[in-house]
Amino acid sequence: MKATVSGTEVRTGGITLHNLQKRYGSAVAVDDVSLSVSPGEFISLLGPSGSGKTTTLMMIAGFEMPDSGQVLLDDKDITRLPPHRRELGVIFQNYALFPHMTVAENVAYPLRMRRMAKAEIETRVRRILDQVHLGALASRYPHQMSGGQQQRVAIARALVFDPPVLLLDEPLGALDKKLREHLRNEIKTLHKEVGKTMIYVTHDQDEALAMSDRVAVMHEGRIRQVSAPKDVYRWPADLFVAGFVGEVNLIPIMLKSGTVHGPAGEILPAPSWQDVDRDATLCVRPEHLHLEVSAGSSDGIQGRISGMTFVGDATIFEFRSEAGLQLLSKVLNVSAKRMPEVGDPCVASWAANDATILTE
Ligand SMILES: Nc1ncnc2c1ncn2[C@@H]1O[C@H](COP(=O)(O)OP(=O)(O)OP(=O)(O)O)[C@@H](O)[C@H]1O
Repeated sequence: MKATVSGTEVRTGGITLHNLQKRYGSAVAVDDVSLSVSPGEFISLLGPSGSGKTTTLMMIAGFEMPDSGQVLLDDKDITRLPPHRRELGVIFQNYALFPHMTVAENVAYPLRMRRMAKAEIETRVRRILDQVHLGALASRYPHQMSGGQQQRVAIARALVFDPPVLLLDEPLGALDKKLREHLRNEIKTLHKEVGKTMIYVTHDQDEALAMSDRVAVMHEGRIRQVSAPKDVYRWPADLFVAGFVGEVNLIPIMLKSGTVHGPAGEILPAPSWQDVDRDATLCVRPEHLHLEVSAGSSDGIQGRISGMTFVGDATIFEFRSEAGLQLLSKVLNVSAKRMPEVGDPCVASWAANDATILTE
């Protein structure tokens, strides 16, 4: 999408990737990646180390050239443009601030490179530093600031020239857990305020689920699923996504004439199934798996509690079926509830609608 105001082109920040491919020698780093990011959307590229997230982001930024495929900004093909002509803001994990420049000078740098007038630079720098709550620290040097503050300077520097798109590569990776959580909320708020398209690389599923409009899950150079966070969690497209995003119980099943049978042939609660008979996997999240002590008759898997771990707000029960299948059940620690104990015989069950059948 592209709008025109008084004859000037205004980029609105849609990014489209068409069949991007990148090899290093014989290894394929990014394998046929296509993705459409709407103007103003916050999308995360989520995946384990080596899945191709950074390489994809660097091809959008222009620091890597694809072997084939295209990158479009709105409807303009930018695949072969050098980074500085793409006008995209980029933020790296290590901040990459200039150590000999003050905060204000760091933030002013992209504007000086664009030869903007001094008064305009000062106004813009002041405005953006206020926006990231660093107005009072403008004359400090990077080494006089905390990691979180330095990261905010990097964000201010990337935003100051008003790019339509911000590319963020593990920007919180070097920070401790508390600060990460704080800054991820700040980035989310900032996203709402500035309305920029943001493409955010992370291997941290909590971060991706908490911040994004949509999450693109990557594995071995490919995008396996692109969906809203709650849909990635609730409706994983395949076993990789089910296992990577959140904890999951994977139960080997047999689909037989409309019913679902567990490893010992027992009938299991599951969504209705129309397709041919076959082996498959049933996915049930630990918070959906209930353990009922001595409930002899209900549909489910017979077994015993084999362990339990207190994790603060919840208790994780380990269950072992008679056939040797290990499952996890997560129960919130509500004081009035009677909890089962290790060794108790019980039936593991779940609501049919809380289970997902994967045939891959
Ligand atoms: N410059 C390079 N030369 C050779 N191989 C590379 C290069 N850059 C990346 N790779 C390889 O390409 C694959 C994808 O790497 P990439 O950095 O994109 O993954 P990632 O998902 O961002 O991982 P991480 O979370 O560890 O940064 C990996 O197997 C990596 O070793």
